[in-house]
Amino acid sequence: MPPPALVLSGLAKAFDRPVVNGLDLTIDAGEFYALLGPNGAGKTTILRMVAGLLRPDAGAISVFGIDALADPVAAKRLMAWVSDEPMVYERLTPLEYLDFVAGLWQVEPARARAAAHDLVDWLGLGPHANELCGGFSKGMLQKVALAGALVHDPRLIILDEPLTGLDAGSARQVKDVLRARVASGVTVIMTTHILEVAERMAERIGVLSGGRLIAEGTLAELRERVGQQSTLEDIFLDLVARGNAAA
Ligand SMILES: Nc1ncnc2c1ncn2[C@@H]1O[C@H](COP(=O)(O)OP(=O)(O)OP(=O)(O)O)[C@@H](O)[C@H]1O
Repeated sequence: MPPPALVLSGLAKAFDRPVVNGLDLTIDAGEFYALLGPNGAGKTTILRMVAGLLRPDAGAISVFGIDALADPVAAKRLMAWVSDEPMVYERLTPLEYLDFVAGLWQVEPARARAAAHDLVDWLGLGPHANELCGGFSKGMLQKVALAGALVHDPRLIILDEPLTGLDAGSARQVKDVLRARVASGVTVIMTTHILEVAERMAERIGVLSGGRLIAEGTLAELRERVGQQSTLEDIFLDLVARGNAAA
């Protein structure tokens, strides 16, 4: 049995109050997993800890069997992190940026160039491949940041709100790229406020509230749990309300 892509055990983080509260979560290799939760539920905080950008107060993070807290470099080699605020060098073109990122990851140059061209084409950035990113819209920058995250062929892709702010065509391009990666065995974890995206794309959905996972499963399993409601929005609001009542 290959190890799961991600195992979080007893993960905890407090700022002025506890934000992540003894979270246990396992995501199998090859899954497309969506993390849902109301504003402030701790989604970004969890992803930042997994990506090694924030140190947990307690708990363990295992990425394909590697202890990410003990060996963050080895864990980071296997994953990509795409923030909801894309950071791209404005004075580089998309192809220069991808070349730079591939260099950081020591991707073999010919492979890196081929991957960069593929990504630029798939994400519809072809006509802008040689323009400076400084003049790009937020959606275009999001796509460049996503391409940068994928250029080293990560096995685990972690995305925070990857579709927010994208127009329908761009959202479709990003979804297609992610679907293709999942079809080739890559694991994707993403947060989203767009319930329809979670409903259509994710194999499993985790609902977070108050720093804990209050429900998890396929859409059909979640639906079964709350009764007869039909949309994910109904299910989500019901689960969060129950979570709040229990707390
Ligand atoms: N660096 C920080 N310092 C202090 N408080 C923080 C910090 N980062 C996050 N928080 C707080 O932690 C809580 C959870 O934030 P987080 O961004 O993880 O939530 P989220 O579920 O991603 O929310 P949203 O859906 O609004 O993006 C919030 O109350 C936020 O104010």
